[in-house]
Amino acid sequence: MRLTIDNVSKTFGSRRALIGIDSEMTPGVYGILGANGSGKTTLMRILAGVMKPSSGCVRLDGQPIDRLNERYRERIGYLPQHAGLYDGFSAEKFLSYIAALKGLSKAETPRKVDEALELVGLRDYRKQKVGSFSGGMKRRVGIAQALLNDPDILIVDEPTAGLDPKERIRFRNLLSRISDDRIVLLSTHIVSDIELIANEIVVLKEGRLLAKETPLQLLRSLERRVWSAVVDEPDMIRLQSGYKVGSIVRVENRFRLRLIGDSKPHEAAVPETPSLEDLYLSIFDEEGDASCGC
Ligand SMILES: Nc1ncnc2c1ncn2[C@@H]1O[C@H](COP(=O)(O)OP(=O)(O)OP(=O)(O)O)[C@@H](O)[C@H]1O
Repeated sequence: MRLTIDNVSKTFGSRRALIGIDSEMTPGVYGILGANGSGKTTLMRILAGVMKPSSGCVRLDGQPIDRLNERYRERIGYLPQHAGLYDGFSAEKFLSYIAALKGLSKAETPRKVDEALELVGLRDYRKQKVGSFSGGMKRRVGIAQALLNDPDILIVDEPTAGLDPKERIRFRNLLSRISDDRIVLLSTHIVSDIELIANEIVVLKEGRLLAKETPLQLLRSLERRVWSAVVDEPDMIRLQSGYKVGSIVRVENRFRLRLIGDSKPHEAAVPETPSLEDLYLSIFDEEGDASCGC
């Protein structure tokens, strides 16, 4: 199975949300990483077939998805950013309702609902009302509905927004577990959501695709460029204006800085092993949200 994005652009009036995106995906987990407004949702919606590109084409195994139409949609599971759930329904009833909307037969629905609940670890809670669930459990119900038709391609848009760290880890593991033989696309602006599970990371910035590489390959671009240094206040201020500074920790009356620079930024600086947080900082520092959700 091969999903091909061929020179896809999308404009809203004069705003260019996506600019000439080219990419190819085979089964695995793909993390779509970008700051707010970088085009993640637009790309996800185009790949889910609910929005058309202004130009360019998406193909599944060589066939344009708008020509495949219903045959494509049958192979997609999509969890939008703001998925609506029916709080008054039990998990089981809600999923049965979605199964009917997706056209699953009455005969197969109970088994499919049961399998989906089992996969997301909610079988024991199937009779409970969705409204009583935690944020993480609700997100898992969202994944369960996207999995009902056993999709080959699963698209989840910012699924961890608003979840606490424990729920985020659980959710991450769930996505990793269900990725066998599927293309799983997960958008986020939180590096830790994807660094452990993504086979490849697709970096979007201002509508352009900056990179599509394995986490290791991405980190290689930062080798010998990440430093830490314990400095006094005047040096801290100087370094902050000349370098991309990730973290500042007070150490008695001095400061430990983690920063990015092509050459040694300070006589006290020592090299550090790069992390994807550093990569995010190096790409998106102007948005100032490199550490969001940590
Ligand atoms: N329906 C729309 N009409 C007009 N502009 C839009 C529309 N949808 C998206 N945009 C614009 O396109 C750009 C990309 O938006 P998009 O929602 O795809 O980004 P994003 O990376 O998903 O951001 P976020 O993380 O905030 O959801 C933004 O500048 C946004 O304002």
